[in-house]
Amino acid sequence: MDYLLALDQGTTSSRAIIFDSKGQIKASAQREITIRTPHPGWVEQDAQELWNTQIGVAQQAMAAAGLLAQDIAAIGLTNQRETTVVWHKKTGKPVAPAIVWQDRRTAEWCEQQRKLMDEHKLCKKTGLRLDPYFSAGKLVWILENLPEARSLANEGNLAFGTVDSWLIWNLTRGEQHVIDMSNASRTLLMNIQTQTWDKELLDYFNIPASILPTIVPSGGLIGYTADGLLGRKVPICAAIGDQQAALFGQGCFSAGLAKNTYGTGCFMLMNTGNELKYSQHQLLSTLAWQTPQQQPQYALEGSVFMAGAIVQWLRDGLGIIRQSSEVETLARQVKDTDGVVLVPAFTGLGAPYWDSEARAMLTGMTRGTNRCHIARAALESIAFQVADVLVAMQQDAPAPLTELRVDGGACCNDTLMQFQADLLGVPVLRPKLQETTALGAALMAGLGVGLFSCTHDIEHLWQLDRSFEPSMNNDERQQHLYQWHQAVSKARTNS
Ligand SMILES: Nc1ncnc2c1ncn2[C@@H]1O[C@H](COP(=O)(O)OP(=O)(O)O)[C@@H](O)[C@H]1O
Ligand SMILES: O=P(O)(O)OC[C@H](O)CO
Repeated sequence: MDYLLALDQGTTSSRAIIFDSKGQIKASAQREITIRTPHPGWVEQDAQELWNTQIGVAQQAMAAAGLLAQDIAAIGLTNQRETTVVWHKKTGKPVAPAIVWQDRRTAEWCEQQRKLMDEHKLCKKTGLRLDPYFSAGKLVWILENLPEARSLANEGNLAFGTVDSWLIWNLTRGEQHVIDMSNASRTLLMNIQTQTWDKELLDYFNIPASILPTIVPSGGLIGYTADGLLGRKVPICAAIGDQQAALFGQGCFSAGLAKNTYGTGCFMLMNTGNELKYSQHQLLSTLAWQTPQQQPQYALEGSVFMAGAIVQWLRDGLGIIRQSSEVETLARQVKDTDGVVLVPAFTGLGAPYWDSEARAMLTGMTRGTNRCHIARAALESIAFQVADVLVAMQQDAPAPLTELRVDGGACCNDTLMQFQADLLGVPVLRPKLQETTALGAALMAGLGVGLFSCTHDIEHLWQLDRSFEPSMNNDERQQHLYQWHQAVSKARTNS
């Protein structure tokens, strides 16, 4: 009865990981998710596939561990955020493709809204900004472009949710239509100070309140899995956005501690404790979590849209590698990029630029450029984006960041991690357990079900795998950053 099941629905894959009460992995299963880009700037997934793969891997992990539902103390759910799902309340079927957080179809709409509404007031209310990244625009797009969705909404038969809502609806067979606070804080519809839906914004965007899920704390009992899904009923005791879960899993429980996750995108979050802090440097304010033990905790966030996804593009788009790990083999064959810079604005640029119109660009190529230089430039582009975010974070932070804890699928790449430490000038600390997102959700569920009494019980679970120490001299660092910023300017003006 001492096991915790983490369900981690990411952009790249659905994963299920079973942890024991010491935070060690007992078993796991994973399935990659299909991504569709039917028009330039559009990014969609099939909501049904998100559910099918997620429940599939949960069952697979339990079978691999040789465990039954009664062995699982609780489920902790974590998910890609902002991705917008709408479904029919009666049939439980999605009525549109899931519009993924990377989708830019509402760029023009955001531009129009910027002229019509007070963006500063919107930022104060939500902690966010007018950008296609967030759920509100995606939901408005669905309601305005799919007549079936609007008429279902008018009849009271439409349900909206982020991926946590959709999975919980399915896990409880329609008993719970909820969203956790950390996910709700990414919709552009929740007032971050009161943690309630903002009526003024709902009216302004013409979103009927009847379609919205109930906002619940991230930790604590949310509901039970339906009979038969995993065997007998299992309590769901945590739901939290994946980046906030990683912050928790990295043990960043107090103000001033920060982590960076290298997944599909890259997300740096710094815990600001009870204080809702607004950035002066283009970062977002977000709700980190609320548990039965704690009042709402906040964080500052720098969101980068393309990180590991650039490596997927090398694999699936350019075809210069067959699997992700080969990017490092290629990059290591050259000592530098020989002047090649990739600006990965495939879906615009996120923090600190927030430029939906910027487009990706590969600059500085010569007749001698080969795939090794491109692979190296791809890895470096991840680190450059993170460096820009860290500068902003350092300016907003009450005290300088002296180290950065890292995790996510791409952090196993030593070449990337070393270049990152070199560029940042601070040590980059990689933990032994890199499934921090899933661990964060599992630990929060463990707190919810009483397996741990407070965060002190779990602090010691964080263990260092390797510290990457900065070794580049300042002149070289500045030269790299100069080249990068030159290329970013071109990508922005050429769009
Ligand atoms: N060795 C590697 N070097 C760089 N990137 C990698 C490597 N292995 C995996 N990745 C990238 O990591 C990403 C998956 O990370 P993950 O944390 O699972 O993402 P998500 O939570 O978004 O589903 C993919 O985009 C993949 O390209
Ligand atoms: O799928 P990931 O891990 O890159 O995370 C996606 C983020 O939650 C988007 O905000």
